[in-house]
Amino acid sequence: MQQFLVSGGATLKGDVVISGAKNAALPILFATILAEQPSVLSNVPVLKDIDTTFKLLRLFGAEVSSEGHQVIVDATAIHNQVAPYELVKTMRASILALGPLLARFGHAEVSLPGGCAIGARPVNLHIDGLKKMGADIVVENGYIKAKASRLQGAHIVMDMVSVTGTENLMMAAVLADGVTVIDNAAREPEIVDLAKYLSAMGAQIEGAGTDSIRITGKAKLLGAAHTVLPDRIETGTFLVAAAVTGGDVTCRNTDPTELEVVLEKLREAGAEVTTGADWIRLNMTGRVLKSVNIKTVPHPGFPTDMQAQFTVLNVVAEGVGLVTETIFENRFMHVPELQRMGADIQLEGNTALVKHSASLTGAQVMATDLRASASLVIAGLVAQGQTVVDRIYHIDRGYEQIEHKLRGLGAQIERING
Ligand SMILES: CC(=O)N[C@H]1[C@@H](OP(=O)(O)OP(=O)(O)OC[C@H]2O[C@@H](n3ccc(=O)[nH]c3=O)[C@H](O)[C@@H]2O)O[C@H](CO)[C@@H](O)[C@@H]1O
Ligand SMILES: C=C(OP(=O)(O)O)C(=O)O
Repeated sequence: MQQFLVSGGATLKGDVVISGAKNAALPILFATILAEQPSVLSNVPVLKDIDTTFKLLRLFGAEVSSEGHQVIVDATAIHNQVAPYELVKTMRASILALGPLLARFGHAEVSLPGGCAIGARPVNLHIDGLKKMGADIVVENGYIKAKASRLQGAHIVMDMVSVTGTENLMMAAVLADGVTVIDNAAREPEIVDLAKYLSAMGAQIEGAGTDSIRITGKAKLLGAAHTVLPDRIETGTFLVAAAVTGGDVTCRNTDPTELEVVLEKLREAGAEVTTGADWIRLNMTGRVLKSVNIKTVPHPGFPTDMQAQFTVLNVVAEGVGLVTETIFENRFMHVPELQRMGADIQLEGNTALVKHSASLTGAQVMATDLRASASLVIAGLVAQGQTVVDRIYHIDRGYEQIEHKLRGLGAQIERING
């Protein structure tokens, strides 16, 4: 199994080019299912989750070709509407096949994803919303089995804010008969990016990016060209790595308006953060890193996908920081691993009290989920000696060539076979 060997002590400096957003590329790739024409997608990150999505699309019968960051999907010949457990278990976002398959073909079977390292993550809101649109859905043998001759527009009020839940219902509604209104919708930039792609396909969508999205269904959609927006979480991860190493890093090909709350927290932590239209520079030279309190909430609040990285920031920073996780019930698996490296963190319920640790020491640690893995790599960059991060397949799900990008900034990190 592959591992990262990280030697601590380097100060990160230089430029890093940010990839397209995993969490936008995934729903957009599944949305290609909706048209009987090819779509051309640019700035698609090269990631394990994207590979898994290609596998699913090909299994359905779509033609998928990719060259670098450009992907062409032609879903004309889809003949199979079953997403099997073997693939779904490796990527929860496979649930995003449900809405588009059902909307275009009138039936779909998608394996239930099951729980994961950060929480139970049920998909009841996806199912309830589709039922509201007239789908007949049963859960049998671990599969969600859905049927509807033609989905009907409906008024859906989501009990909780769900990102992929909102996306699944949007993708179903664009081919439904009549108007669908999704209230208490998620407002993440990735929702807006999906809406842009669907609109380019001919869909009629108003309000994406607000908590009320109105969709007028169409009989047919066309293929379209779309460029995936930059990855705000990858950007934030590099900025935190720059901050904790006292570095000076510029993220290129990114969008500062997508992560305003994260940039504010970094400024509060003592960093000098400057931005341009498509770049963000964080300069920590000669400045003192101070702890910050964070509480994860749906967008536009502080993102849960940046929580683990900020936990490490607080370990390194002067002072005491409170990290409160309100989105997922179990997203602190990085804490015991960080404690093994000498971090002083007390967990009480959904809050971590993080105290400054004079120094972290390298250790063998285990990645448990995507962002936890990123936090362990960041901790390794500041620890004394060597850190071995195990199970890095988690990190490969969502970070494109992270070791190359970090090495380009001066980090000492190698991929090794453990
Ligand atoms: C591929 C993708 O975009 N993944 C992101 C998406 O995950 P994902 O879309 O799975 O996360 P959700 O927004 O759905 O989850 C938010 C909360 O709602 C709960 N819930 C969700 C659906 C449901 O049917 N029932 C229910 O109870 C979840 O368990 C969780 O507690 O948003 C999360 C929250 O910003 C991010 O951490 C993930 O990176
Ligand atoms: C939790 C994440 O992804 P997923 O929803 O695909 O598990 C993430 O991107 O941090």
